[in-house]
Amino acid sequence: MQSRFGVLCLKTTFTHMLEARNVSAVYGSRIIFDHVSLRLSLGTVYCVSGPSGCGKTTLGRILAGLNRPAGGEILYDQESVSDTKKWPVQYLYQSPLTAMNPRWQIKKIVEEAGSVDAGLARMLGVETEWETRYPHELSGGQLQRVSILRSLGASPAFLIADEITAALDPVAQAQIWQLLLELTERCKLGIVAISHDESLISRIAQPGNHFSLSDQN
Ligand SMILES: Nc1ncnc2c1ncn2[C@@H]1O[C@H](COP(=O)(O)OP(=O)(O)OP(=O)(O)O)[C@@H](O)[C@H]1O
Repeated sequence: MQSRFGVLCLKTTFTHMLEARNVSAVYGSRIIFDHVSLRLSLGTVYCVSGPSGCGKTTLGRILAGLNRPAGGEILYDQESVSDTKKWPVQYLYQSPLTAMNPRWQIKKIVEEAGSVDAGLARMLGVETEWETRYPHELSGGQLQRVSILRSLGASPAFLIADEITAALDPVAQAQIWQLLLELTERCKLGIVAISHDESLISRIAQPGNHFSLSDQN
């Protein structure tokens, strides 16, 4: 099946919405956050910030279906996605190596989630000659491009970008975010950027789309 991120991805409508409704997170007996609610639209970049340990990654993982919330629910187009097999959100790690099999070549890695669109690979700057390399044979910025390409193979509606450029130099950081902003615009993808970096946040998201998790506690 053709990924919705083909060259013609402008077909996607704007109506889809991801919602966290009264979501809580608990580890053991410790409440990390309680009753967090967010409404997120396609074609928009959102930022989640807040002090270290307030639960940004946990919230991102809950939105992506990697953690279950202790309370509340995640909805997509007003329907609970807790029992849906295909979760409409993909999660990008700060260190892409964390989520890659070190024994797989890049070609196998990018095809893991679904078919790869050649035009999209070109747009993301993922080069054909990387296909036979292993993850440790790419730079941090190159790995992040591969990771984005792989996540799009699953045709997600939203991406959670958890500090994805925090370990990169400013040039690589700017390039990756330029690509993600272009994807947001052209493919109407929704992005939730988790970041401590105020200057990055002000460049990628409108002030109204900036959510501080500490404000909720
Ligand atoms: N699997 C886990 N088991 C127990 N506690 C956890 C687990 N994962 C995270 N925590 C704790 O939950 C709290 C929130 O962690 P989380 O990683 O979501 O915060 P964060 O805001 O993303 O932090 P940072 O900005 O430092 O990355 C922290 O105190 C952390 O130690």
